[in-house]
Amino acid sequence: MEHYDMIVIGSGPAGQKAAIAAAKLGHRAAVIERRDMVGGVCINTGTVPSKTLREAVIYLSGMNQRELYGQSYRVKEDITVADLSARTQHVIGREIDVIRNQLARNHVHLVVGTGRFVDPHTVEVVGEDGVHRELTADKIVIAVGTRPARPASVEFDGSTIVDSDQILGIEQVPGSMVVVGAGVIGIEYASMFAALGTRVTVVEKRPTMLDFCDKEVIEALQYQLRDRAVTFRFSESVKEVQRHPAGTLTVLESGKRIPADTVLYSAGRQGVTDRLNIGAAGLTSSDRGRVEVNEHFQTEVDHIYAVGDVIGFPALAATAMEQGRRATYHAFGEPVGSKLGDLQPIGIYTIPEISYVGRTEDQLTAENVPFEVGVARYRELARGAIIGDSYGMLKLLVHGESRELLGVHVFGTNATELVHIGQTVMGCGGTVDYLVDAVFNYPTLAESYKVAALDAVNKIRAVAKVTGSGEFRPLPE
Ligand SMILES: Cc1cc2nc3c(=O)[nH]c(=O)nc-3n(C[C@H](O)[C@H](O)[C@H](O)COP(=O)(O)OP(=O)(O)OC[C@H]3O[C@@H](n4cnc5c(N)ncnc54)[C@H](O)[C@@H]3O)c2cc1C
Ligand SMILES: NC(=O)c1ccc[n+]([C@@H]2O[C@H](COP(=O)([O-])OP(=O)(O)OC[C@H]3O[C@@H](n4cnc5c(N)ncnc54)[C@H](O)[C@@H]3O)[C@@H](O)[C@H]2O)c1
Repeated sequence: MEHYDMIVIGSGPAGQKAAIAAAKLGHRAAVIERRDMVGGVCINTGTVPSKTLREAVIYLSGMNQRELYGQSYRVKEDITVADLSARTQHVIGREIDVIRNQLARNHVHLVVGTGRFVDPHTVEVVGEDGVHRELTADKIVIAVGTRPARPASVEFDGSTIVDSDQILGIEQVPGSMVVVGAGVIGIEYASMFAALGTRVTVVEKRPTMLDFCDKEVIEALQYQLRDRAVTFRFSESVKEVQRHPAGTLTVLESGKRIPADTVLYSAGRQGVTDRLNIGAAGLTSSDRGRVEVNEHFQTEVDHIYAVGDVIGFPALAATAMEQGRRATYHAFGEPVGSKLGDLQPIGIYTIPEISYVGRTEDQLTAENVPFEVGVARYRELARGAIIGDSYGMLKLLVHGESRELLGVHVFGTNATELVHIGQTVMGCGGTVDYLVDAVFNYPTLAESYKVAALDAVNKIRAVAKVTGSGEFRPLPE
């Protein structure tokens, strides 16, 4: 029996950071993971392969250059799956190597196999060779992540009817595709295939999509996708997905039948707690396989923590990493600083991409917070014209009285990078005046912050001018 200060089950972003944090605090840590999954869903089937594919789609389709060189511009005419996946295995391999090296140099033991609880302090690991070994620990972190939900009414075959793990292995770029579920995964893939010229139909049971984002941004995304021949079927539920010799048929509850070469079923994910035997640890999981935790990521059994996708929203890699670090610090009594608050950015890698931090207009309105909106359009920035992005925009939500930044919403080129400027200002308690007074490099997209800040301040000033309040500062002549 081997004893550790901490055992982590799962080597995705959450598990890695939990284990390395333990090692950095001087504790003996082990990570349990299956041989072919080092790095988790993030590296092997989720974030990294999908974002590598996206880069290939953007480059080979030439779509980002079309405003500059014409709508017929392509880098390659017949794009094959081999072209698209050429870089993927290389990037995955490189990332796995980095993770293995980081664990090794921090003396974190990587124990290969599948873990299951024997009792609250003991985890049995079953290797691929069938060999069992038992590990014990003072602290245990559950970081087992999720897998695609696969209902029995869908005839998955791995080639024409696929989940988001299998989509990476399809043999050709389909002429038509149904995407079931307009969640982040569904819409990211819908936008990639639409960019390749696939006729995509998205079926979503809710009346809208990505409704946690800014409404105007989602409308802009829908406009762009419709322009690329994406059809949306909102408020429609999929009853079954059938496989026929001539293709697939998606049958909706409303009676509609949609034929397509390929179906991507991306209607949610299930926590991987079913084979963990968590009952032996004194724990339970929800019907979606999720484990409940408190603000310190502690389960109802004090020395067992759960982090990452297995605890649910927001289910993002960056958040998972931070949850892992914080869980370990709490477990070993190390101070962690302020609570993991509202300033976690959301990045959605659709084409074009979306990112935001803070609150939305709808949330602020519901909370009766007075705010002004400052907008900058990329088409009015020199950098926007240079790169040929005429649709991009950045929107700042600013408190009408205190002038604090309450939210930053970005749509278009580099949105997922740009958002961090606003996040930093917000995190440091800055106001819109910092952005008004700052000088940004020119020509850049970052300049959009200054343009949007001036727009917001002008609107605040207009209100002050009417009300005659002390906030009124006349514009310079
Ligand atoms: C298609 C797709 C695209 C995505 N894109 C993005 C993105 O662009 N940005 C972003 O931030 N997030 C993205 N995500 C989400 C991101 O991948 C997850 O938030 C992140 O991987 C969660 O990390 P985790 O550590 O909780 O779990 P995971 O990465 O799921 O890792 C869990 C690991 O635990 C292992 N495990 C499970 N059970 C056991 C057991 N009993 N014993 C041993 N090991 C076990 C699994 O093998 C797995 O390797 C995407 C997800 C998908 C599916
Ligand atoms: N860029 C990123 O950060 C990124 C990218 C991909 C995934 N992720 C994460 O992965 C997680 C899982 O994503 P997801 O998109 O699979 O899940 P999801 O649960 O967010 O979306 C599933 C969607 O499918 C719909 N749906 C369910 N059953 C349906 C049916 N029968 N017919 C039609 N529609 C149906 C749901 O209403 C929902 O909108 C998310 O929480 C997300 O945060 C993040």
